[in-house]
Amino acid sequence: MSSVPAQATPRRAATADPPPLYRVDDLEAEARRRLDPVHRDFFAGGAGDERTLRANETAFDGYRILPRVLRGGGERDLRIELFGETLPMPVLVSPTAFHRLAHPQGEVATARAVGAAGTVMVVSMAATTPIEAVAGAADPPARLWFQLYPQPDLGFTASVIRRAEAAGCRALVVTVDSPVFGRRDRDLRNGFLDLPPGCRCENMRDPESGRVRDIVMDATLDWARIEWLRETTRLPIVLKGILHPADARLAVEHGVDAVLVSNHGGRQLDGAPASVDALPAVVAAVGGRIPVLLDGGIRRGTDILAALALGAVAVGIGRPVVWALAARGEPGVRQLLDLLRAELARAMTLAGAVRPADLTREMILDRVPV
Ligand SMILES: Cc1cc2nc3c(=O)[nH]c(=O)nc-3n(C[C@H](O)[C@H](O)[C@H](O)COP(=O)(O)O)c2cc1C
Ligand SMILES: CC(C)CC(=O)C(=O)O
Repeated sequence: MSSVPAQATPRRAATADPPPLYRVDDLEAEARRRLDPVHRDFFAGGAGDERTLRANETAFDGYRILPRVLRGGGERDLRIELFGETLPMPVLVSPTAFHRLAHPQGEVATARAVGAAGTVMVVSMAATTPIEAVAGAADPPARLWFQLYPQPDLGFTASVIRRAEAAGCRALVVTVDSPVFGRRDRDLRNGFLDLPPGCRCENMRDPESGRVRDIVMDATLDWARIEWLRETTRLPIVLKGILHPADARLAVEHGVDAVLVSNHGGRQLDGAPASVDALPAVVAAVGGRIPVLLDGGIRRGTDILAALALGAVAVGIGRPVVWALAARGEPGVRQLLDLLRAELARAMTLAGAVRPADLTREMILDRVPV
């Protein structure tokens, strides 16, 4: 039970602790003040006119939560099961490139915060810290999944997968929405081309030459390659970037273990639907055969609640993690995950749900005029 005023935050004594965090969006404002404007634009930006980028967040305005009352239930239980493991909450860290542009400790800081929260960090293939160092960074260790852009060089792709497996990654997240790099006007205008000296995509280091390869976006990628991946690893495979229900069905047919409904945070095909708008049809197509995840525009506990009620098993967060990292380093990412957990628990309590499984489709009114 919580006693009123449940929201009061004690006045702060002078301390080294980071200032309290009231809302996820505050981190963005704080990060913007600290970041090099070119890097800020890289993190914030999307493709084309950024229609999809904007839609990811505003789409949540079109859904309303129809609460149930008098259901009791006491303490909320946010745990979910995914690939045979219990996660403490249905929130994952989606893969984002170049954490060392946000903070000197980069992916190490992120992994430590995720380890403390007990949830999953999906490490980007474009991480600026080698996967082995990310895996060794956190105590307790973070649950890591590895994000892969399948490379046309199959031998190299297999070697990256072996590294991820050896480092203890527990799933492979294969990004399928990037047959070519999205055209991002902000980066073009800023001439953002190269990482600063000493900052590299360490997971792209060639095991033979020691050279760091460029990431190739491969327009020849097709379902045969997914079959090849299925034969190449025993890790669960998550396809990231599914929006069309027909592709969700094909994913199931190809033995994929989960789909992640995503438009890459609006950075690939501008004009694609907001992730949450694409979710219900994907959930219907999958029909419970594999878990459906979602990322894009999650900024509030109520956004998580809506996505779960619409059928997602868990959600991913991208930019908020980068903002938290840039603004406050590891403590910032911890605060972000704590805040989202608390917001979700409160929203579930107000909506009459004890656990994620209690969130059902009838609790969402959609096509609300905004
Ligand atoms: C700066 C940035 C870098 C990203 N890097 C990757 C990446 O390396 N691989 C990938 O699959 N997705 C990448 N994404 C997409 C995210 O995984 C995720 O789909 C998206 O950020 C979710 O939307 P949100 O930022 O609104 O939470 C990136 C997104 C951003 C903003
Ligand atoms: C630099 C890219 C490889 C990372 C990415 O996927 C992105 O920026 O959206």
